[in-house]
Amino acid sequence: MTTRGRRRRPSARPWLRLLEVRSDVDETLDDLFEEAEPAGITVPAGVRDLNMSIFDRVFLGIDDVGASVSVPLIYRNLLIGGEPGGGKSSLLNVIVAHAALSLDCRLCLFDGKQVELGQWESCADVFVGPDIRHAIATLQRLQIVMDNRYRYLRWRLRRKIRPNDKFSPILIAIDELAYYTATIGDKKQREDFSGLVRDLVARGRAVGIIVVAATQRPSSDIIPTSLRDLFAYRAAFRCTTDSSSDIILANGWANRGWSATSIPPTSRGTNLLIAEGGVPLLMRTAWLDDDTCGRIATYAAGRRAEARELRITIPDPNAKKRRPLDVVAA
Ligand SMILES: Nc1ncnc2c1ncn2[C@@H]1O[C@H](COP(=O)(O)OP(=O)(O)OP(=O)(O)O)[C@@H](O)[C@H]1O
Repeated sequence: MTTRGRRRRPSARPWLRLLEVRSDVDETLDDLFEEAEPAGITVPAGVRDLNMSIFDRVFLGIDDVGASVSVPLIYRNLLIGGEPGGGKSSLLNVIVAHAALSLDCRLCLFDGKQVELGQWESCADVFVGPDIRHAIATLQRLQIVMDNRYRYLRWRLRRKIRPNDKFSPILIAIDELAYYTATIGDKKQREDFSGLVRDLVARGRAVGIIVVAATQRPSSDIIPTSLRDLFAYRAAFRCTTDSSSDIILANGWANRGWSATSIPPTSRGTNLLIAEGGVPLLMRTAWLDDDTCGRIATYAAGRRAEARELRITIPDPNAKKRRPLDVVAA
């Protein structure tokens, strides 16, 4: 699975080519991942095996020639924007599913609506709903975790986290950034939230803190350029104006023919993704329906509980040498 980062001129109706759907589903997982109904064409989520890792490439969907699109998420952040109903949460869910099945990754979920990511609550260390104080307190704890991890790396003369490290990567998924940065709470709380997110996005990568944030309000007050540019990956779902599209992708892409306004309203799940290649890639995200999400979440939560039990019951011979550096518990 590779991301096609090659330069491609947008054709008149490239999304039509998404009709060629390719499945990357492992046969043994047919009962976990199945094709689902909604907007006509769906792409099943792909899973390589049961022992996934957050250090693996994350399968996101297919591109306009039907080739699978996957990206490494570790050491990166992803910004997702677009009008309501475009499919932002579906992309977020595909990513959270991969992270939930990766026992080497911890989850912190922020969801003002509570139902977009709610099914993953049992897999998460923290689930934050419509509560700005809980949201800020969680981000403050993550900031402490981040600082402790840097102190540890400095102590070990290292620059970044690696697979099977002393501490696990943490995926922070935020569904509707604007809800916390512009809607609930007072001005100070909203500013605190924005400042903390900015810091985690700016400094968290090397210590395995991955921020994936979605917003249906791609405007410069919600996503100032200085914040947008911290996100290495950006996905623009259908937007109503070229400037909204540019706010997500970066200034100038609309003039060069890459505007998310050209995605038809009916083509849900389709987006322009800027990832490794650095140029927009037209793609359709994989789709996980509610039942499938629920079953994956139950399965992942069970595996996580087993792993926790193993960690608790098997005495660690190196336990004394360890420094209790970070804990992110609910
Ligand atoms: N990848 C996809 N394949 C097929 N249909 C999809 C896909 N993604 C989304 N849809 C359809 O679009 C609907 C809305 O998707 P979703 O909730 O992800 O949008 P959203 O952008 O997050 O909306 P909001 O901003 O209101 O939360 C889904 O219920 C589904 O019917």
